[in-house]
Amino acid sequence: MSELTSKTCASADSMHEAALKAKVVLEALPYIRQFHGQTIVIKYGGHAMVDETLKRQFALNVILLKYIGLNPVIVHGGGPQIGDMLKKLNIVSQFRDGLRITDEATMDVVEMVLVGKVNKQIVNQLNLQGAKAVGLSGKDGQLIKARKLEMVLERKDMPPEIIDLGKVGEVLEINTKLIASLEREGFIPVIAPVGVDDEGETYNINADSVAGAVAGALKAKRLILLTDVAGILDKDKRLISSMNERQAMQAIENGTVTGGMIPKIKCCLEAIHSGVEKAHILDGRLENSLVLELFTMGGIGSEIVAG
Ligand SMILES: Nc1ncnc2c1ncn2[C@@H]1O[C@H](COP(=O)(O)OP(=O)(O)O)[C@@H](O)[C@H]1O
Ligand SMILES: CC(=O)N[C@@H](CCC(=O)OP(=O)(O)O)C(=O)O
Repeated sequence: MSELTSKTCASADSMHEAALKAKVVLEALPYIRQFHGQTIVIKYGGHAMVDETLKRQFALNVILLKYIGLNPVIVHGGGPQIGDMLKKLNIVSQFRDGLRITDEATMDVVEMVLVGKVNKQIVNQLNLQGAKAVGLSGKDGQLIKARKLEMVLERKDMPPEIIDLGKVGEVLEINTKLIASLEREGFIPVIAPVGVDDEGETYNINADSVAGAVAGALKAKRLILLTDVAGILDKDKRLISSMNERQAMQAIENGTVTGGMIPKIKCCLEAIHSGVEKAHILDGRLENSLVLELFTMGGIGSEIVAG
């Protein structure tokens, strides 16, 4: 009798669990419907590539998006990975306003690590899990046309200072036709943030900027930046779930947001300005963060919306 009771309980438990799972799947239905056929640009930052489990989870999340009818486009970073390689080669690297000062030798290492290593690891991981992923640098099909970035520092009562960052570039144009044709054939484009100009010069571009430019050029439904914090935090370090363009600008102006978060928010704002509906910033170190952000009511990170 007691055995029967415990069996009955076990099966009631598993029924309950199964019912919960079905509920979770069904709750995602309105979001799946909303995003079906839409392009989602995901910036996969170097700090979010923590370990093999997390890398595999990321690939599975992206593949799920593809299978349910979204068009994920990945733009990846790899700042920490570049840093490690430069250290091994005894090349000192310096940053100015979050951008790596890039001389010829550093450019070679940046391209080698981003295109030759990080890009291929992501492509490999996606393909191993059943996707058709294609790795591209900005040189392939002239995907990212770039020019040298002119950093101008305004100074009070003095002429502005021009800062030479070497081979750091900014995006001029994205070859959207190439991305669209890959999408049509069911491929997931995986893009390394290396650009090229008309003379064939190579440029190192911040991956957030490339992701913003790709999202804007594709008029993506969403731009998602995966980083190493929960999202945009207020002065008391509490997560701000949602803010509009005006509030985001204020957060920069009043110093709530500093350091690497400033260019992130700026590229979200530019993307929204170019027609992207919403931009999200979330913690890529959290398992299944992409699915949780896109398919649950409140999401887990911060969103920036027009207005
Ligand atoms: N208000 C803020 N909310 C969240 N992060 C902030 C804020 N202000 C500054 N930051 C910093 O911005 C960092 C994210 O930028 P960055 O290090 O460039 O990320 P990534 O390497 O992923 O591109 C956070 O780790 C945090 O230290
Ligand atoms: C000009 C510039 O700074 N380029 C970056 C490109 C990689 C990047 O942006 O990677 P994360 O997103 O992982 O930081 C760099 O050299 O580190």
